[in-house]
Amino acid sequence: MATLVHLEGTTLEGGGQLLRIALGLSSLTGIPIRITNIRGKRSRGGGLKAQHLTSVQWLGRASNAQLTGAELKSKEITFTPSTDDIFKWSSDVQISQSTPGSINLVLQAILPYLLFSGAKKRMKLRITGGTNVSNSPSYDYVTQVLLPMLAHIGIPPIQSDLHSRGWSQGSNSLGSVTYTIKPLTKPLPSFQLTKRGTIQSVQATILAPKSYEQQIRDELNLMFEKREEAIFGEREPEIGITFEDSRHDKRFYLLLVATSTTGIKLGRDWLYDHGVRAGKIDAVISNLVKKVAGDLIGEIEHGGCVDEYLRDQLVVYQALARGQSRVDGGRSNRVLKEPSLHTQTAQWVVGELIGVQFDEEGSCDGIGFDSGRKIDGERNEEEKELVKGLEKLAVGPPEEK
Ligand SMILES: Nc1ncnc2c1ncn2[C@@H]1O[C@H](COP(=O)(O)OP(=O)(O)OP(=O)(O)O)[C@@H](O)[C@H]1O
Repeated sequence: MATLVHLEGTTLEGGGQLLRIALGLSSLTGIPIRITNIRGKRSRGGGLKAQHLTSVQWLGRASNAQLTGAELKSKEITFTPSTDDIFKWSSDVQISQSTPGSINLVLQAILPYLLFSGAKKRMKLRITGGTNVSNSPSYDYVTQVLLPMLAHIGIPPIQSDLHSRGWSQGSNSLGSVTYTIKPLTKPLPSFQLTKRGTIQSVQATILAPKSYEQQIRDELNLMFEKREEAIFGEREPEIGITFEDSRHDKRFYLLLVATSTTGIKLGRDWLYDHGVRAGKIDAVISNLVKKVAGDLIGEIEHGGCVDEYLRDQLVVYQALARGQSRVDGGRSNRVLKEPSLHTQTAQWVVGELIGVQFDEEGSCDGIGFDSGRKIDGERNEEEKELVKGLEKLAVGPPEEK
């Protein structure tokens, strides 16, 4: 059996993302893990919140793992997946949360498993919880940035269906989304996100109380006029704006997604998460538009192929792909942009678990994960090289008909 890998939960970002990536890799590879001081850098003592526990439990069941410490607020877990061949999850999946915990953080935790575990059939994954939750990928970001970019790197296109929205703002409300996922039938080929091109269009998505629709549209149009050159350079601007009634006077959300001539998507958003005081609404709307536009322009100006959030979310796919993949994170003052703490944490976790190392240019040599085989955590350097060589020659399972 592979040697247990200990991950200290206060490392780098020290939040829930470390746990999600580690669980996904552990359940795929069979490498047992122990995580101590879970979310140790978070306030209120850290530990597992409902959203994290949901992922632990689901992945535990899927990979037939032995679990200790899988309870709310737990600060330490051990997760020992079955040493038999990977269980090929093939039925539809329903995950219900009773609070608006982020649907897309649950997706983040289990998607690598669903894609790479060798299941043969297309499956529907329905999750209830929050679609628009602070500090997590919104439904809108996932459908407009993450999923198109996953398709761009070679993941079979994932379809999304929004049944209802769930918010962390305003009165509690549970939402529900179905993702239709076609698992990989052979290792993911390496990918290069290195050609950014110029920005050809920007799509704005506004979720706000209906009575503010016109005001936000006007503010956005003004911003596009003022910042046209910073966004589009010499190109003729292509701008789309959609509006949806958020049905609560505490729910203001804006997402801007820029699409480049090479199909790269960069997104920035903001869910306004303070109370809106009477008489302050004009300032809230103006700040919302200014902040998101400023953030998007920052992403455009660095010249890279991923926004800050996508960069950390692609790390696990780079590590599992076969061979050298590179994701250009852009430059700041001509110097390579330092990866965010979330990205550094993701890179650290894949290094600890499956030995994949990233260089400062955002390249790594992925293991070419093939569901038919598990990785032995005890391999020494020489054996790892041998395995890499074999993986380059390996032929994946036959294509699904
Ligand atoms: N506005 C956003 N758009 C897209 N993705 C986001 C956004 N904000 C955060 N994320 C992503 O959500 C993840 C958050 O990870 P993090 O560990 O902070 O979350 P968490 O599980 O809620 O844990 P914690 O409560 O410990 O912070 C990261 O992958 C980050 O890139």
